[in-house]
Amino acid sequence: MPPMAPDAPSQKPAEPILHSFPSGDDLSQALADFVIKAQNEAIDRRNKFTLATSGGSLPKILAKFLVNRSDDAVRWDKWQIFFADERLVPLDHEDSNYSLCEKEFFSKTPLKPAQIHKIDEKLLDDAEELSDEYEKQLAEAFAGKESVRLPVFDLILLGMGPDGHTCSLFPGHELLKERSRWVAPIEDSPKPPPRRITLTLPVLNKAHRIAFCLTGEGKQEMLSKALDQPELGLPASLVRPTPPGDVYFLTDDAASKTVKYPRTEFKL
Ligand SMILES: O=C(O)[C@H](O)[C@@H](O)[C@H](O)[C@H](O)COP(=O)(O)O
Repeated sequence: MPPMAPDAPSQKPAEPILHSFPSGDDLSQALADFVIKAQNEAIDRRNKFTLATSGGSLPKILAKFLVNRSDDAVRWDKWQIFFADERLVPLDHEDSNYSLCEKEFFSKTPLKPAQIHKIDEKLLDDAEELSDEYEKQLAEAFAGKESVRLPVFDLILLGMGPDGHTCSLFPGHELLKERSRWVAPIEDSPKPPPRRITLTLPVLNKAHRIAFCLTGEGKQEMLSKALDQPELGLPASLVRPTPPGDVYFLTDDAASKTVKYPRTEFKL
């Protein structure tokens, strides 16, 4: 399956930009600088910063050099945080991405609860209803679905699983074809737990900026496939925003070792 066609057929999807770093700490430092740059561009655009984050190893990588800084580069009061995907479990459950992010990231910042857009726990038994409710939260934050064709996130931070999944979009899954819903349920996730919601490709590919963050040898094979063989149509290969949106892969050298795709020197 070729990468998802961009909104405007004439526009070629953005080619990924690969930055590889010697260590996980170097990646974390660069990610902090990358997020602050995206934040500042967003504040210049509309005086707020809308970010969607994933779970997994990302929150720890994200927090390391973003919290407890000696400068005031992070304008926390401008942040509105959503989840690129979330498991349909209570928010205090160990499988909850909110719970993970709260432990690794949010609890170390002055972010207020109202700035962190959580799923509605009262709807856990109804994945469809819960997806629609989360979509309503997006619509409110992005000035209403009737007037907005798609929410345009300032930054979406994604991980990539060993099978090439990202968010809760899995290889060969029907959800990869979803073109109208902004948020969709999945009840057969190959990665436990099975019940989740996820942002869909149209929303991902509308973002101003997307960054995949991945580390370790365990990602080597899949990262090579995602970047060197986009024709395989892995979910991570289908995240190709419509320009002027752009997509970055921030990795450590352990993960990018066998990738043929050209590296770009990290310069902000
Ligand atoms: O809810 C989830 O499971 C995550 O959002 C998921 O998409 C994650 O980003 C990948 O599985 C990579 O996870 P690691 O970064 O831990 O390898």
